[in-house]
Amino acid sequence: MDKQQLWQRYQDWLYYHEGLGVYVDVSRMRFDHGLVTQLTPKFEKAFADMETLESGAIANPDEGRMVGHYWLRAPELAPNDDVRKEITEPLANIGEFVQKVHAGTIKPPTADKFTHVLSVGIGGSALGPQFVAEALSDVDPPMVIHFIDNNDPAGIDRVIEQIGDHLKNTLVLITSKSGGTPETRNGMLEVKNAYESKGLAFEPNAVAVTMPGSKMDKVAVDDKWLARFPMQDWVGGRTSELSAVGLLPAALQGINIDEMLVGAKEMDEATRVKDLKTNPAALLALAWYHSGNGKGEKDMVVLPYKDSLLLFSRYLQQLVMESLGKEKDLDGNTVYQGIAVYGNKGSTDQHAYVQQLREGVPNFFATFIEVLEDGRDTLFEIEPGVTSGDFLSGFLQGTRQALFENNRDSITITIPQVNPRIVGALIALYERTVSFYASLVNINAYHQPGVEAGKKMAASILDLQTKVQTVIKETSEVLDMATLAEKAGSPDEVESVYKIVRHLAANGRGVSLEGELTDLKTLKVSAS
Ligand SMILES: O=P(O)(O)OC[C@H]1O[C@](O)(CO)[C@@H](O)[C@@H]1O
Repeated sequence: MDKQQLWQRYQDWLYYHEGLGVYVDVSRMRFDHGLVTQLTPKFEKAFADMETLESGAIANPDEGRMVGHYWLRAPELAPNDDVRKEITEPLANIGEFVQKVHAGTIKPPTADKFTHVLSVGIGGSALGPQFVAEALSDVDPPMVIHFIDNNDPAGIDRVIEQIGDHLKNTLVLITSKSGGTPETRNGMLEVKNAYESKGLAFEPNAVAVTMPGSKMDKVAVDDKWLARFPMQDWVGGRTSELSAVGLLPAALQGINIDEMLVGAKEMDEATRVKDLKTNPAALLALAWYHSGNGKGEKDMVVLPYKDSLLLFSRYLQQLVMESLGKEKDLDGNTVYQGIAVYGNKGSTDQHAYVQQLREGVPNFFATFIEVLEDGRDTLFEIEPGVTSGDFLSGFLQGTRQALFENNRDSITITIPQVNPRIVGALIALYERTVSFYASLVNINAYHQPGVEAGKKMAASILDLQTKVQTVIKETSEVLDMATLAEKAGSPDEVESVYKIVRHLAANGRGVSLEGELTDLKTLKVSAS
């Protein structure tokens, strides 16, 4: 295609949302009309599936759940009054709670005001809040947010140290939809311990965001935490940013959550249009399908040319990969579906891996996120007539063209600025694209059976650790690894036992390991 043909294709396929000022350009994805014709019946089904889902069907059959994240920004569409109340009540409560926290009416026991937020959660209970904080929080927000999203002791200590003397005026949000995720429970206990070791009470500073009746909820009730906000059963973790999970921390940071909801609602309306060419999420789903032959054969590289959107790719990584990465389709066939997602930001990544994108293995398509307004009030010209923003814009255009010339496809999403309404719209756009794509390839996007396997195995390793520790404590003998595994009741798990012992020994946990570290059969374990 020559430049004129490309310009024509650009005009033919460009989607523009007038209200939001958002453009979606799929013209540099090399699909043809044959594919559009082939997919038309699948899109008709996807549009129908969407309608069924939004009307309250059990769209997540394995878990027997409705899928209702679209109702969060349009409660009037909820299937009944009970569900509607599950949205409107917490929303009103968040508004009231945040207003009182900011005013100091709700305050910690030993300080005048809450000035910091510490959010403890993982996966969908962390990635959305982290993305939104990075994208939308002011330099000087009413409350400064910190995150603990892992069980790394050094990482936890670092966050606690960063908070320092502010711990007493820190509002701790413990966020877990299920209320049973070990990392979050452990994070909560770590934070509680940090409070207690400074002579502070944890409970008056603690807020639970979880499903009513969950383990976490019960702890919050029994221990009289400061507040509890419900998470709805019919909202999945990775689509929970516009529930209390994301709205509460955002509002505490002074981010306009009403605008986030408005933007998402506007985008939802646009993605309900039952016409491929005028539905931005359908266009993206078409582009994804084309790129990977409907089998995820190509990875999605997300390149926002705006620092504040740095965490968008990480947020999308869970949304896309946990939703689409499935072994079985809805009919039980083995399909190994998924689309791998990675990226950071442009132009920074041009000096990291874009070399491979341009010339290396062609196993990806790029998604550029372009922000039209530079976001600066004053004009500074780096060179006569040229600003940093012009350079950034040029770098984006240049990379898009350089990739295309070498047969590397890309999508470009252009937004006017990074503000709450647009961030809400971006979230909604990708949520719907995932829904459409899942429908095109006939998978359940709303469960995550694969994650359970790892969780179960981790639990059995910790169980084995307890047995190993007991054996070591109770024996006066020096044991080799095989004997230790046998005595712990798991003769086949010598490798796991070795790794447990190595970790305990490295941390001075009452275990001594002697012998040749390069010859594992010489290793001897004893109590120390
Ligand atoms: O909010 P929860 O229940 O703690 O779950 C956290 C995350 O863990 C997962 O269930 C995967 O293990 C995600 O889907 C979820 O976002």
